[in-house]
Amino acid sequence: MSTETKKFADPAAVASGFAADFADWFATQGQEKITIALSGGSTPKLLFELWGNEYAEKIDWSRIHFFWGDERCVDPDDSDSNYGVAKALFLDKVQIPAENVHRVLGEADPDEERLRYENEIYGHVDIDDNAVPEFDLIILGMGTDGHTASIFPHQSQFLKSPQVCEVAIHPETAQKRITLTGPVLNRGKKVAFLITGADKADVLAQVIKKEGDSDNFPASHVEATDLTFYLDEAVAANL
Ligand SMILES: O=C(O)[C@H](O)[C@@H](O)[C@H](O)[C@H](O)COP(=O)(O)O
Repeated sequence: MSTETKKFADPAAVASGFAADFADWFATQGQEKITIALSGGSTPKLLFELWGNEYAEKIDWSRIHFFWGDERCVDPDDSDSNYGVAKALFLDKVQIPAENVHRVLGEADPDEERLRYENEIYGHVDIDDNAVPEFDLIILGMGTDGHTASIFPHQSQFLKSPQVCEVAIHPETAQKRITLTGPVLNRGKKVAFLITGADKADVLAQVIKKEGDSDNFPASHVEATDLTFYLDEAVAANL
């Protein structure tokens, strides 16, 4: 297992640093079909903008199948939709077949959608000997409370769930979400956290130093074989 921490001056530098590493990594991937799970929230927006502009012609997007590490149970045109953000910022601007975009149907019944999305993942993503999907790349963020994907503190049953995805409930807003589970996050062949902002610095230090337990800080549960933290100086202040 290798865990690397990369520090950049600010959020824009984190996005451009990851985008450059992503392009280098993509160039080494010989397989025709590459599966990627995207994170939501605001942090990846700068990356998506780069993908939709500077990198739009530099990547053969037709070889990539995009999924989401988690999605809010809202309509795709809702401003809260992780798919809606990615669609507006880059998916609509690059040459990628519609069938390569595997969004969570946020408008559907969450329990029915959980099963449908799980089956869609099984239909496209390599699986390991224990039938756990192995995404080629998983991009994650971290909340100020140490959550990742939509696995929130004290919902650690999702860290060890035998299912590929679960229906989670945001502890403050009660918003339902579909989230990949801990075993899937840890089976990612390559996992990258993109985390920025001083308001996450204390929690991030505990996550990286393994000082907090995963029940309090679910992000600390992620121990993939190839794990890289892309951080700005503000969030890395306590490292
Ligand atoms: O759907 C989501 O909200 C995300 O997947 C979530 O895990 C996100 O990565 C963190 O909450 C950080 O969000 P920010 O990037 O907005 O700080």
